[in-house]
Amino acid sequence: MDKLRITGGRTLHGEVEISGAKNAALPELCATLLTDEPVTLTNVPRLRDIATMRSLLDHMGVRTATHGERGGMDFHAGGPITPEAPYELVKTMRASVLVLGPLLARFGHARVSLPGGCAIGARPVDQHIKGLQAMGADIVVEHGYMVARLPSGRSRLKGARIATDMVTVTGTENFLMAAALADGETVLENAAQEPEIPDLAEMLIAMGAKIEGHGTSRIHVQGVERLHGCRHQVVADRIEAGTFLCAVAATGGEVVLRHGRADHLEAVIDKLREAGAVIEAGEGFIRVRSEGRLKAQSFRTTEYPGFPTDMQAQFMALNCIAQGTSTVTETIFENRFMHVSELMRLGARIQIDGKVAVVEGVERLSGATVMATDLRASASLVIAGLVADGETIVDRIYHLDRGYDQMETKLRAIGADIERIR
Ligand SMILES: CC(=O)N[C@H]1[C@@H](OP(=O)(O)OP(=O)(O)OC[C@H]2O[C@@H](n3ccc(=O)[nH]c3=O)[C@H](O)[C@@H]2O)O[C@H](CO)[C@@H](O)[C@@H]1O
Ligand SMILES: C=C(OP(=O)(O)O)C(=O)O
Repeated sequence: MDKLRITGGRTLHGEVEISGAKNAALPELCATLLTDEPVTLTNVPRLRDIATMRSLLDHMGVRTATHGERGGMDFHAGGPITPEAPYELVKTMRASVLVLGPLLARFGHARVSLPGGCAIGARPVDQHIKGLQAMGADIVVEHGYMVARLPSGRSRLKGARIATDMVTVTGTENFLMAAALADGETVLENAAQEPEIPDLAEMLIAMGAKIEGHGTSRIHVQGVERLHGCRHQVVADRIEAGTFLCAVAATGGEVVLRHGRADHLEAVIDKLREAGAVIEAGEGFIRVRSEGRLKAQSFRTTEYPGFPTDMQAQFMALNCIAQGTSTVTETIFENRFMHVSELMRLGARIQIDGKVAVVEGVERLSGATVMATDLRASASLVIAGLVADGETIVDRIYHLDRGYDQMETKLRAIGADIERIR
C-alpha cells in the first residue's frame, strides 16, 4: 500500500497548475449517458475516482477513450447500454449514484447499487429517490440496489417541482440531468449553488438542454426530447486550489496557482487573509504569500458560498500551528473530524465537543506515522507533515489518490521534501 514520506520545515516557492474539479468531472462523465452522440470533455483530472467512473461507464457499454489534449476524454453512449451499476464498481465511490438520473431519463429504467459506506457520515440518498419519484419514477430499494423504472405506458420522466429537505449537491445534479430529458418543466427549489452545479448546467446547455437559474437556489429546466453531443472544459478544482493555499500559508513561501478560481473560494480566502496570508488573484491565477506565524481563525462549514466542508480538515491543520485558539464547527457531515486524532499524534491540541472542535494553536508539530481516514483528512495530514519537525509518514493514501491529481509531484515541484513510498 502506498504511503507518503514527508520531511517538514521547507517553505514553498514556485507555480502549481490546478487540475479540473473532481466534483464537476464526475457528474459530467455521467451526463455523457444522456445522448447517443459523442461527447468530449477536457481538463478531466487524473484521479482514482475518475478511473472508477470510467470503468462503470465502460461496464454499461459507453465507449470511452483518452486523447492528447490536457485531460481530454471522449465518450460515446451510442451503442447498446446496460443501465446497471453493480456494487463491485460503486462501493468505493459515492458519486456513482449520479448515473441514476441520466439512465432513468434516457432509458426509462435503471438498477443502481446503493453507494458503499462512507467514513465521513451516513450519507443517505433518500432525497435523490424522493425527487425522481416526484418526476414519475417507480423506485424500490431491494437487495442493496435502487431499482427504478417508469410506469408502463410512459416513455419519459415528467417535469415536477422538487423541494429537497436539505441542500444536496449530487441530488441537485441528478435532478438536473433527469429533468433535461423530462416531459415538461422541472423547478428545483433549495438547489445547491456550488460552482460544480453551474459547470454541469453549462455542459447540459451545450448539449441542447434548456436550463435557467443555475448558480442560484431555484433552477428551472424545460425538458427536451433529445440531447446532442458537445465539447466541454471541466472547471478548475476549487478544493485542490484551497488545499494548496492552506499548505503555503502554513509553511510560508510564495506560490502562484495557475487556473485557480479565486471567485469560487471567497470564504476560504477571506479567512486566510484574516489569518495573515497575502493573497492576490486575477484572471486564471491566485498568488499566495505567507511568512511568520498566522493567527488562528474560527469558522463554520456551510453550503456554498459559505465555508466548504471539503476544506475543513486542511484549514484545521493550519489552525493547529497558528497563534491563538479557534473553534471549527462542522455542520454538513456528522463524522468529519477523523483527522483530529491523527493531527494530535503530531502534537496538535484539539478537543471535540459534538460538531465543534476547539483547536489550541501550538508553536510546532513533530513528525510521526499517521493514517489517512478519508480524502480531505489525508490532505490535512500532508499539510501538517509539511510543517512538522522531522519525518512524517502518511499511510493509506489511496484516499488522497481518489481526489488529488499527483499531489506529491506538485508539492515536490514547489520545494516540498515529499515522496511516495511502497
Ligand atoms: C461528488 C461530490 O460532489 N461530492 C461532494 C458533495 O457530496 P454529496 O452530494 O454526497 O453531499 P450532499 O450535498 O448531498 O450532502 C449534504 C448533506 O445532506 C445529507 N443528505 C444528502 C442527500 C440525501 O439524499 N439525503 C441526505 O440526508 C448528507 O448526508 C449530508 O449531511 O457535496 C458535499 C457537500 O458539499 C461535498 O462534501 C462532497 O465532496
Ligand atoms: C467528500 C468528498 O468526496 P465524495 O463525495 O466523492 O466522497 C470530497 O471531495 O471531499
